[in-house]
Amino acid sequence: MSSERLLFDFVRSKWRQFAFAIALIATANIVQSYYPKLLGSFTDQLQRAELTPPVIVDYSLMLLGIGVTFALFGGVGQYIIMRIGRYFEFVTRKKLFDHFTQLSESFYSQHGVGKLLSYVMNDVTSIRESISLGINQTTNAVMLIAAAVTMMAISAIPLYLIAVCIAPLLIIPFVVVKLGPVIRMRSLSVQESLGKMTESAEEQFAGIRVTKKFAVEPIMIRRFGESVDRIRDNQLRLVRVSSLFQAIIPFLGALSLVVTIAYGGYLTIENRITLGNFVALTLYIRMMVNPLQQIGNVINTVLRSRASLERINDLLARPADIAEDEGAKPVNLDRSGIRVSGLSFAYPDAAKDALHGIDLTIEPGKTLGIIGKTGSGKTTLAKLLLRIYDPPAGAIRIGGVDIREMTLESLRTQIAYVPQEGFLFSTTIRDNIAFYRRDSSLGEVERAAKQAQIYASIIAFPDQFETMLGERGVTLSGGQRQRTSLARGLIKNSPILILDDSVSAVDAVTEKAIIETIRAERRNKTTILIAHRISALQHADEIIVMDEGRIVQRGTHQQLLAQPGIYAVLHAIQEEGSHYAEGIRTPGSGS
Ligand SMILES: Nc1ncnc2c1ncn2[C@@H]1O[C@H](COP(=O)(O)OP(=O)(O)OP(=O)(O)O)[C@@H](O)[C@H]1O
Repeated sequence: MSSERLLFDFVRSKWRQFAFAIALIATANIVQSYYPKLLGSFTDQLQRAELTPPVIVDYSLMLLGIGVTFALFGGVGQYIIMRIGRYFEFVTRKKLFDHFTQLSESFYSQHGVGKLLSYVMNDVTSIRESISLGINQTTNAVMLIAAAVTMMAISAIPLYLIAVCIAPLLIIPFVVVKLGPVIRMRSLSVQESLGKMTESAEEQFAGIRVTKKFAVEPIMIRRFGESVDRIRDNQLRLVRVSSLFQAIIPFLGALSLVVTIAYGGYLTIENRITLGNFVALTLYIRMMVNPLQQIGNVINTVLRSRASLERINDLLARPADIAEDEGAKPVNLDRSGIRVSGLSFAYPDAAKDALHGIDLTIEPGKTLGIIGKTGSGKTTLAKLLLRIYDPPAGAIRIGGVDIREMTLESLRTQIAYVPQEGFLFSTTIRDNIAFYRRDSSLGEVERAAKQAQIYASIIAFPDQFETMLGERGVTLSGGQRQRTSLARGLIKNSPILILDDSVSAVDAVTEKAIIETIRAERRNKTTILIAHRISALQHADEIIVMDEGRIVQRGTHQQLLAQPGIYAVLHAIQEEGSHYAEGIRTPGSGS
């Protein structure tokens, strides 16, 4: 995709408004260019003693007319362009956000939040500025210069005089060509260092609790300071070259004025041009300095924003990692079994496979337990079932259909996945639980909360289900957060439920109550329980034990206990722990 694509499409969609605004600004500047000519004629009439009160009134009214037209046309034109610029900002941010929602987990693990925020904020603003400022000032400048040159030519100012006076201004394009690319490169470094700083700030805020607990504030301050220093250095490098650029242009303007006064003044003394034409010429040259400086500004802004435009275009051109097949169909997963055959999978850029040759069948309505050491591939298997990453074709079938042939929406809306640390939004508890089904009644939300054993905690808050969470509200404990996220999964009541270590932060008694409720409620629905504690999955119809991406044992709880292997060892360790815990509880029971 060419780097101008985004801008080109936008300008094309708004070309009528752009054309109207440009016509207004152009007219304003053509009218404005009459004023030196008018002052020139006024000077000539003054010199010839032809001025009478009515003539002076006429001149005043004409100057007033020029001023009013310039203000009105120019003002409305600029307003329209500014408005379109803001609209571009809105549309592009929305487009970016829509695109972000289609990108996969692997994209987010490569790009930090700070970098993405920098795309949405700094880059979009920089392009918007180049649209608004660029069009306004370019039209102003080009029209004013063209009109001024034309007016000088028709005012009988000799062409050779105009050429000599304008000559210093013609050096400007060379300055731009020389310094422009340097400005662009340095601006890119500033944008990148800004992105890194936002990323670092985001990480520091997210980890502020850990930082405080470990009392490592000085290390964090130093780290953040380094990213701020980098911005300062990059910005100073940019400012040095931009300032040089900004200084050369007015200097060339001033130089042409010196030439005008010297050469024009000499020709006036020699009576080769009239005094009025000398006044008009000086005013025209003076009038052209500002537009030329504006052109410098515009070039600077546009060069800066080109880097942003390239970054945004590259991002928008990035295809969604998980693409839906052309012929993907919506499917109904009610009473559908899951079949995984020969599934091997490696994360992008990973050195080794996370899963090797997984074979598995879950009959409709049955419960599968998955247990295994940390890093053994349990979550990876769940992510592949949800197609967060693409499994090989034919490796995962639900209800006999390859999940790659289903629409992503039908797959993901019919599987409720509850991760170990479900993210809660800064809104009410009710909205958090009803996240997937915004239209759920309070009764349904309460029912899900009861199933997740969080109901009693919620109604103890003064605002109960309307309690605000997060920055603007209460902070829940780890176990409360986990159960609220569990309620969010249970309210979906979907054909397939995956609990990925979703009860790890609750005590054994609550865990037992939750598991019993789920067993009763989901009697005919497929459930996958991933856990580290045997107590959470011992009732499953089948349990698989994973180790280093492979299934190393499978069977019911009783069958697995009867075999030597990881499961029996885990059971022994966990049982010993609970007997020990019971032992310490018994003598002092009551506390
Ligand atoms: N996004 C990722 N990119 C690359 N490798 C990953 C990614 N996520 C997980 N892995 C790797 O894949 C392997 C399996 O990870 P997985 O999260 O599936 O383990 P798990 O059994 O669920 O662990 P836990 O019990 O700690 O949740 C690990 O070696 C892990 O480092």
